[in-house]
Amino acid sequence: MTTEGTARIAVTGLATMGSNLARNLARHGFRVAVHNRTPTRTKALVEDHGHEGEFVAAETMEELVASLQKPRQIIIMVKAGGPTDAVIDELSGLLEPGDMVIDGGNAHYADTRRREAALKAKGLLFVGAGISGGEEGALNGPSIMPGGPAESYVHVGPVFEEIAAKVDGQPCCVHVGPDGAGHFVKMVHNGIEYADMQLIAEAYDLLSRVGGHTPAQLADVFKQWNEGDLESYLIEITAEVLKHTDSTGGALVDKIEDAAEQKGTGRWTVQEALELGVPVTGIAEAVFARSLSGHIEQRKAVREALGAHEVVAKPDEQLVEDVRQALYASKVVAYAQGFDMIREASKNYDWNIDLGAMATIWRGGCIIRARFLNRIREAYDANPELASLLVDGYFSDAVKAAEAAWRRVAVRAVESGVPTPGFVSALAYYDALRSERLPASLVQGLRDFFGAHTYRRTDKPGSFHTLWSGDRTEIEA
Ligand SMILES: NC(=O)C1=CN([C@@H]2O[C@H](COP(=O)(O)OP(=O)(O)OC[C@H]3O[C@@H](n4cnc5c(N)ncnc54)[C@H](OP(=O)(O)O)[C@@H]3O)[C@@H](O)[C@H]2O)C=CC1
Ligand SMILES: O=C(CO)[C@H](O)[C@H](O)COP(=O)(O)O
Repeated sequence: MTTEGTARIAVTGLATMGSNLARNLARHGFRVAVHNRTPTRTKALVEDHGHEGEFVAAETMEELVASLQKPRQIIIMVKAGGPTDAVIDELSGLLEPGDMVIDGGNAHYADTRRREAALKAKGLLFVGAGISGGEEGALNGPSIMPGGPAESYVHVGPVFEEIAAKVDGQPCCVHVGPDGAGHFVKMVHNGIEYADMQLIAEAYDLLSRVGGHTPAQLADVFKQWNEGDLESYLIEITAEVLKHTDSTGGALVDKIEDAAEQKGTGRWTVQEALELGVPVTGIAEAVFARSLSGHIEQRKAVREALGAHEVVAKPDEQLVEDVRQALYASKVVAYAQGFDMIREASKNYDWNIDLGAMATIWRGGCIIRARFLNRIREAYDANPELASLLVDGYFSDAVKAAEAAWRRVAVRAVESGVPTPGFVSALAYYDALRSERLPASLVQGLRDFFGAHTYRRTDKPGSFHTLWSGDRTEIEA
């Protein structure tokens, strides 16, 4: 029997994400065509999992395209950047007007905008869809953030909503907005993921080096934290990683090289935040903390020249509770910054992104899924124009309640010589936003002194310049 024109949807790129997404589609009753540049992956998928649903294996892109019902829908799950462009180029020569290409990889949203414009000129629909949840999410229900033209969602939305994670019966998938909106939101999701992981790592570091707790003891602490406000996937898996022992019987975390890698989405988030002028200090500290950790030789050189700070551990129950509160407050700041960034980009590109809906689709399936996303959703649903998440009643009460503990943690970390850039910068952000006056006044004065850049005054309108190298009188600029 011919399989031509029978598959509902296709996936090309069958590594971790693509193969699991294809299985998820098949398990939900969609006849799915599958293809990979190296055909052994395609064969392995069908051999190992063919019984889970209906797969059509394609050896070539031509076969893949021919196997699909029209209008065709093809999901690309390959490495971001050049490989994605190569696959799009190959596909676009084979497709017909009205067909749809969906990039489910971690593409840069600017690439997505460019690709959509190019495919639109050929009469093809292009959807940049952020997909989060890693291997397990792709298989059992990810969080899906599709952008692209609204009409594309009419065709692919029902499929995505079917395979996405569900929370309270709602799918963790919504049309985010046009063109690159979906990939932008996924990028910020990953930026928040970086910040969240950095804060968790700082909590672990403080409690082990200052608090004197073993990884096994900390696994219990994180497990307990996961039963309260901090409940989230990342806290849950922190407990798993901390309790894990390797074949020597020791804690695995003690043996893992302390140099964090990164594929780029966190760095992109910070680069874009700089362009948009949104201070995402938590994400930036997390990206820089990863790069600092990777400078193994430089760290060694400085350690040898200056000596490592001697940290004296002292078990302390108060510290455990203080760190929990500091972690929660810093996490609120990181999410507030991430949502500010989405709001700003939405304005900038006219995307009309619903912030409450973003919190809703992050409640399940994705890496940053967390209990408090319900609160974020409520906050933005009640007031989509919130100046900051920090002004919402629930979150302002929460950070105020944590403030004393947060300061004690910052002091303890600084005194002990344990670096906590995430905690400290989140606290500085909180303090800066609440300050009546900031020292930016002096910065403006200095700029005017050396560059005649002018300043505004608090007591009268207009721009002014002081004749610093003359008689130091003030003139209106
Ligand atoms: N891994 C994860 O947890 C997550 C990944 N993502 C994103 O999803 C996408 C897929 O991720 P993942 O499954 O980890 O796979 P990888 O990012 O490791 O990419 C491997 C896949 O890309 C294909 N590929 C590489 N270069 C080319 C090329 N020039 N032409 C055609 N195919 C090519 C490979 O084919 P071949 O087998 O022939 O080498 C293979 O199928 C990426 O964009 C990633 O950033 C998103 C969320 C989570
Ligand atoms: O998109 C993801 C989860 O949402 C990926 O896991 C992401 O690639 C992880 O990023 P990095 O390797 O930079 O830590």
